[in-house]
Amino acid sequence: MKNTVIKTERLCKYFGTGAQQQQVLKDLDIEIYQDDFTVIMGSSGAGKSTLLYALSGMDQPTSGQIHFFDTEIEQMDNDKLAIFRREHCGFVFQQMFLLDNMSILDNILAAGLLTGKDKRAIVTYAKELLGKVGLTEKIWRKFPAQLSGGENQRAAIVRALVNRPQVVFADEPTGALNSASGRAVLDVLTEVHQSGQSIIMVTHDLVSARRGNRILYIRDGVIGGVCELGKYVSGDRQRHDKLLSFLAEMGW
Ligand SMILES: Nc1ncnc2c1ncn2[C@@H]1O[C@H](COP(=O)(O)OP(=O)(O)OP(=O)(O)O)[C@@H](O)[C@H]1O
Repeated sequence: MKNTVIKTERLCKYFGTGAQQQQVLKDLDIEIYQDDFTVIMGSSGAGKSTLLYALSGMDQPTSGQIHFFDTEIEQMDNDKLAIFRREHCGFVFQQMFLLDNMSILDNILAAGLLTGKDKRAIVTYAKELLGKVGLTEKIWRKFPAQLSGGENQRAAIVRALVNRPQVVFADEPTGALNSASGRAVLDVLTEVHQSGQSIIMVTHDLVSARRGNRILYIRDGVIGGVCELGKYVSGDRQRHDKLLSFLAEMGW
């Protein structure tokens, strides 16, 4: 039996007020499992990012419950939530910028050292991850303004992973990357998942989606369908075809 990491009950999110009010998440009951690389797909505006933000505690739902392990996160105050997120979660969101006045390496190490884990192990792991996403030593001491958007994005991904968080939330993690860099990032996420961390990723990109083993399709604020793809194996045509026919069925 799969262990549940996050469970929602009647999760709702509204934006706006009065005649402008829009219900984006509609009574969602979702379970996210520990051993899964969960991918959230759906058409533009369907509520994917809103769901990811709610599941991760980055944004408050309007109503409903979110159980994260045994904790109800929608009840937590901001300080407790910040500590909870720091201990358990890694975030790869587009708008999570690196700090301008710190080098790339220091940005990453600062995230790692905040958790009080062993410094030497964090430095070693940070350098290993940097190498894996193709960020070579000559840029480690540079500042974010001296790097390209894609280099900053990869550094932000390393920062999100350096603590070995139990759950990694990613919103279009390869969005600003060319295909080689995107593949390197997906390889790291796959490796992290295979080493036991849960991944929850929103994407429009089929190449990225194929890395997941469970696809949730959101349609107009509800779950339109779920597809179990099984373990990722590079070049597995059957998995690819299964994903394509699922998405076609969903009207993607
Ligand atoms: N902060 C906000 N204030 C008002 N409306 C919002 C806000 N955030 C999202 N929305 C609206 O909620 C709906 C869902 O947005 P969301 O970003 O979750 O969609 P999405 O499925 O991730 O779309 P995309 O694939 O285009 O990124 C959209 O209609 C959007 O305009």
